[in-house]
Amino acid sequence: MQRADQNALREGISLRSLVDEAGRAVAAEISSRFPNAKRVAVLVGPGNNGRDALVAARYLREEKRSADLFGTANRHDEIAPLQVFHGGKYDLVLDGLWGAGLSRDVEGDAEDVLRKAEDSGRPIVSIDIPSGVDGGNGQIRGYAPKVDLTVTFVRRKPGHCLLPGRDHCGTIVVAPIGLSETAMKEAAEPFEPVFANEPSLWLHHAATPLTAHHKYDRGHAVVFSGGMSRTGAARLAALSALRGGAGLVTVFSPASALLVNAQHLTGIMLKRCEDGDLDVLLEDKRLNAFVLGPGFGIGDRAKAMALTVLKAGRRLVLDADGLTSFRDHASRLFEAARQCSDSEPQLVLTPHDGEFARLFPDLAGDLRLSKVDRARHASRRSNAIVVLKGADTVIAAPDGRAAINATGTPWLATAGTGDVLAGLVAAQLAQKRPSFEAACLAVWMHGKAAEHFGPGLISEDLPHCLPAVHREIVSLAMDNAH
Ligand SMILES: NC(=O)C1=CN([C@@H]2O[C@H](COP(=O)(O)OP(=O)(O)OC[C@H]3O[C@@H](n4cnc5c(N)ncnc54)[C@H](O)[C@@H]3O)[C@@H](O)[C@H]2O)[C@@H](O)CC1
Ligand SMILES: Nc1ncnc2c1ncn2[C@@H]1O[C@H](COP(=O)(O)OP(=O)(O)O)[C@@H](O)[C@H]1O
Ligand SMILES: [K+]
Repeated sequence: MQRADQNALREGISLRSLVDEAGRAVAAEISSRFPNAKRVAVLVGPGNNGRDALVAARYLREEKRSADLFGTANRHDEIAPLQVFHGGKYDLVLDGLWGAGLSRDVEGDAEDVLRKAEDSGRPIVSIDIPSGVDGGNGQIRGYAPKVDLTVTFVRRKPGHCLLPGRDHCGTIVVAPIGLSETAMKEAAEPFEPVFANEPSLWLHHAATPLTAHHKYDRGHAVVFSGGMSRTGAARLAALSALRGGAGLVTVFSPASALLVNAQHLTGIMLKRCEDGDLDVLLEDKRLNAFVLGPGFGIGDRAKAMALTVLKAGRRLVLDADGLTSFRDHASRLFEAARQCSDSEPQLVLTPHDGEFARLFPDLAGDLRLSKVDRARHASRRSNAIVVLKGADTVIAAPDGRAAINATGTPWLATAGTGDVLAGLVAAQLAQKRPSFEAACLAVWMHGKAAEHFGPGLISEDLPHCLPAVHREIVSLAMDNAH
């Protein structure tokens, strides 16, 4: 935001006009979404968040609403002390205490007033971000209310997308506030931009197959199966890869598990792959994206196969046991990823927090780092796309790009959904999408599939919901083209 501010000032747009635009945008959102809120309590902080609040109050009054001001600072005769605020008297509370400038914990009178506002049950609208949520990392500093609407400016901050901050924001509206395209672009693209994982990020890479396309044009994904009693995870990933859009999918199975796999596979092919077979199998250059890890088993075999795939220049999704196998040899994996990556990272790591801590114990233990920072550092170090999973999955690329996902439901917290995600990432890689966009698209689709299914989801349900997600993407692409 400071960058946006500087760019704006360089362009001759004054801070005053930015504040005016910001306050006006907030008032406009209140008018359209809460037409019956006639009596508004406005909480005014000491910095520019409070200035935005004063401007919003002015516009609200022009619409014949009352706006009573409460605040910490003595900047205005009309501002009553926070202590006298009584939530029950108002139809709506506007929170303009702190935004991007939050620098310490919210406590004392400010905490009391925010609690009273929440307890009143009246809608709360926050300017920029709910006071108490750290815009940089989504953490709560002291106390923050859960609000109904957050009106922010120029673009979402990490704190709007990462948990727990995301849960405090309610509906988020992004107002452009009159910054030029250039200033906005520069503001939105500093050296290490963070994006919300939205279709605009990858839609141009999510082309649907044309009728003239051959199945091989859509890539051939391979999933490594575990032994006889551990084959289900690989088949889940394989089905998800096929439903995710790969042209062909093959399960590579140890001889001992061929029969079990064969009994359960129809559209998915099956090949024997013992230790000595992989080099020969890799001579088929059409096999272009691999998944290793789900149900595979931890150990040297997983390491050797992963390194062989990377050395052969193929794209690899390393998940679950595949990640854990490199616990004490992470640098070997990272070096192999460095050697095989040209302009595009060939390796995608899909750890949950536990797996992440095995590969990057120092990053996992560094409490100063946000989830975005952790994923970014890990991505740089590993020369891989890192998909750090959870309810606010972060996707990071070695060049510093990072996206935070918001699709999905808590029903995804069930066994096997990670295997489905691994297959879905491989499907996008097989279709030759750039690695970062491929991972972002897969994570988005995975969450959407869960949303389409709704309550009661188990991992087997997810692949069957993917056609509905494909339809949604086609419709987004068509809207975009018009
Ligand atoms: N930079 C920009 O381009 C724009 C910024 N705007 C607004 O400006 C805001 C940022 O303004 P500021 O940088 O002035 O920051 P804030 O208004 O968020 O707060 C800064 C002040 O609060 C104090 N403070 C921080 N945490 C505190 C705490 N827990 N308890 C007590 N005092 C605390 C600080 O010492 C400082 O005096 C944004 O959130 C947004 O609302 C908008 O006006 C539009 C344009
Ligand atoms: N509460 C939640 N909301 C949204 N997504 C979730 C939630 N909990 C888990 N997920 C997603 O579900 C998947 C779980 O993967 P993982 O932990 O590897 O499980 P498993 O190993 O059982 O397959 C990840 O994609 C994760 O982002
Ligand atoms: K605020």
